[in-house]
Amino acid sequence: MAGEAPELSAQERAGRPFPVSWDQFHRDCRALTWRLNEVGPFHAVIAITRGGLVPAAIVARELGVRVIDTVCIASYDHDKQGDLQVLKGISEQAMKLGGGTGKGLLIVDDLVDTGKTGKLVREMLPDAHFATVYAKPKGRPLVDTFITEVSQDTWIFFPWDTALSYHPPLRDGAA
Ligand SMILES: O=P(O)(O)OC[C@H]1O[C@H](OP(=O)(O)OP(=O)(O)O)[C@H](O)[C@@H]1O
Ligand SMILES: Nc1nc2[nH]cnc2c(=O)[nH]1
Ligand SMILES: [Mg+2]
Repeated sequence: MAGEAPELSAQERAGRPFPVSWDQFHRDCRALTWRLNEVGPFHAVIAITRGGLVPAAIVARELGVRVIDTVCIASYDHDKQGDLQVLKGISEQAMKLGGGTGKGLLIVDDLVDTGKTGKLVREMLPDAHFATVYAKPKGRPLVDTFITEVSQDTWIFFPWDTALSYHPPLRDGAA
């Protein structure tokens, strides 16, 4: 409609950048595993792709879990969230390990933001344990275990999405 402000992307709404290095991410995943070790044991890890693949590998290694399955969900096109699409569901084998309800399974994702992705996977596996490395307030109630909460107006930049680049000095107006 004429005169209407253009819709802001999630990243534009999220004023604060929160860049995470590989080192930091690895440390945070290890810290998450310390907490999960108190809750398990788990029969299998279910990674929510794609972001959940990286923490799932680290957590599964630390917990000694060798069965890893994926649930493939697309929702954000870079920083704009659209309708959730389940591109691949949980395998029959993993479903069986969780007794059909997810009991003894560990769902892993990199973060919860609005909670839409987490809610959808929880509906598939209501008795599973859901862990994320980072959580924003809207999604936080959906998560059983997480490490760091960031404000809703933060955008987390993961190391696999970023590269080192020049940053101008603060006095020249850099944020
Ligand atoms: O709580 P929500 O608002 O649903 O957002 C959280 C989801 O968004 C990101 O995934 P994305 O859809 O960007 O896909 P990707 O993991 O393939 O990058 C992130 O990895 C979570 O899965
Ligand atoms: N990289 C990234 N993806 C997201 N998807 C939803 N919220 C975020 C975020 O803060 N960072
Ligand atoms: Mg994701």
